[in-house]
Amino acid sequence: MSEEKSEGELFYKAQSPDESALVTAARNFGFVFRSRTPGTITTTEMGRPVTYTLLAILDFNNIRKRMSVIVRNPEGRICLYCKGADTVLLERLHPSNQELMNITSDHLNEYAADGLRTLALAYRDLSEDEWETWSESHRCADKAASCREDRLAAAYEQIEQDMMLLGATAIEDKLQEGVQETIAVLSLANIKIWVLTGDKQETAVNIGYSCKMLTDDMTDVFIISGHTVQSVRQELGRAKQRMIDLSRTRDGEKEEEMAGGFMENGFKEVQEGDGGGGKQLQCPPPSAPAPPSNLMDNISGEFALVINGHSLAHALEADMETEFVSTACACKAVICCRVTPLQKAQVVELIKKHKKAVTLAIGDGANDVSMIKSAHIGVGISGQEGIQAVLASDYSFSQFRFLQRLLLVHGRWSYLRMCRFLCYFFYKNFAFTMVHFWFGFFCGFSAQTVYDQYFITLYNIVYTSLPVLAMGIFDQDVPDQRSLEYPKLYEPGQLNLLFNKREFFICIAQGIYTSVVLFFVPCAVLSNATQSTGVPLADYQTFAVTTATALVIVVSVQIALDTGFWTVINHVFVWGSLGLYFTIMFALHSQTLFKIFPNQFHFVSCG
Ligand SMILES: Nc1ncnc2c1ncn2[C@@H]1O[C@H](COP(=O)(O)OP(=O)(O)OP(=O)(O)O)[C@@H](O)[C@H]1O
Ligand SMILES: [Mg+2]
Repeated sequence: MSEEKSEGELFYKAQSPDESALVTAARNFGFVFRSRTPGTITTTEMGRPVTYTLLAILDFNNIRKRMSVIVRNPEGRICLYCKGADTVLLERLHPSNQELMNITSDHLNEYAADGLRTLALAYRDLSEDEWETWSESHRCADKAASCREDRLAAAYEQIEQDMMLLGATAIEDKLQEGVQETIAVLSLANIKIWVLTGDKQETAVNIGYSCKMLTDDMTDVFIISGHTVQSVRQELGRAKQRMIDLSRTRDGEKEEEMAGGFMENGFKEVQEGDGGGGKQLQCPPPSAPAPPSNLMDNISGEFALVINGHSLAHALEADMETEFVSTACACKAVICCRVTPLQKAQVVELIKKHKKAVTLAIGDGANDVSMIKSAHIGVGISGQEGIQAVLASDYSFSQFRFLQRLLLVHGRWSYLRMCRFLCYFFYKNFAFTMVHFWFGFFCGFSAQTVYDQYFITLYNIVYTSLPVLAMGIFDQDVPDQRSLEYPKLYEPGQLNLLFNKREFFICIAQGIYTSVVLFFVPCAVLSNATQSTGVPLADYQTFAVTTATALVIVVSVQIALDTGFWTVINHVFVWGSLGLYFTIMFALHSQTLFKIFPNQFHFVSCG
């Protein structure tokens, strides 16, 4: 879409950033896209206005990886123009393009190695008859009541053949600010990062290097690009074996250093490396059985795995997925390139199935929606690629680097708050309830309660609810700056240290212990207390009020001790709840209230 605010000032709004970059570049070369109606496209070509009749648009999707447009130019010639991923477009060229195709492929690889996003462009001249026939079959497919998508895809496939190569484009897809730093910090927090992209392998690897997921210091980078089940299995097996061998070498070298030169390990040196002068290790023959997966737990060294979409399709099959997960998880970095949106979601599902991990998917485009929905936590980046990702996400922001704060600060605090909230919640309710249980031994397990009815009603909703709520909302153990500086602080959450079975039983034990003290100490003291006349000093109500008051004071002091970060609201809630308890008790037990509402109080004598 173009918008001309004033003469010579055109603003393009495109479906994808690539398209707007291409249209803007064409404008700079004198081919200006001016306006569009449902049936026409108007351009100015080197100052000469030209209007094309738009005949059909063959939509883009992530499976086709290309899109085309069929237009009739002012001279009446019908032409199909197609742009898309090189892998799909080069397969559909006329055989006469072979030479140009080889040159273009070299250029494409060069561009991709520089980290540029590439597209190949082609055209096909259509005769009036060809167009008429195809347009009829397209109309039928479009109107089909069943399998419409498949029929349309077949129709598109039919016409996007024997095209003539026009050339290739390369567009710089700049990384956002702070991506490198964010990835480095998240890795230090022991968060495993996988890149799932639709880009071609070279571009993806280059981006991997520029965001420091891949580095030159890595022990090895494995590339899995087989086209058959067998070759993918072999490549994975080889990668796995090499990881084990190299780890043994490293461990052996370490032991050798420590043991003063003695070395015993299971690999065989076969020759001196030619490139860097390093030692090459003998790889097992391709058909060697894969090593047992428990060996993979002790991998030392930094490895990376790059897998292509077509190989991933085989790796995700039921009989290979375990091997793929174990190999990939032993690597420090995993890059899946040329993957479809469905594969992105499948990879997330695979990790959810095989690892006890919490998954987070972050993306900016419509092709990331399925993985954002599959992951436990979905994050959408709002940017140039539309709002589908944002709409599908749980959290959204405009910059990748904010992920650092989301996880290391807000995620961490949120986990801490939830755990403390839960622990305290169990504690205070056990302290409250178990007193009833102990009282049962003295009232013959009758229905009599220890506390008075008002106290039972108000304990959870008035006396003890607000302080724990304030802790659950505001608590912090370390300030945000420290969480960002020391990513290791994120680990307790991953290891489930703050709330687990052990912590749960500790809270409950503490609650039971509190209830024992709260019940038996007043019970022992008051049951022996008598006046000098020999009349017992305490009655049932004295005991009830003493225990209840002690309980409210103890749980309030406990939350004061548990609170790590005091705000004004915490103070108001903790001390206010305590104050409210005494105010209500005073009001309930004072003579004034009896005088105001004489008929509202009924007493049962327990004497
Ligand atoms: N509008 C388009 N027209 C034609 N081809 C396209 C278009 N958008 C993408 N492509 C081609 O299809 C491929 C796959 O696109 P897809 O949107 O799945 O992934 P991506 O944009 O390359 O990467 P990412 O997953 O990081 O967003 C692209 O690499 C590109 O070659
Ligand atoms: Mg995209």
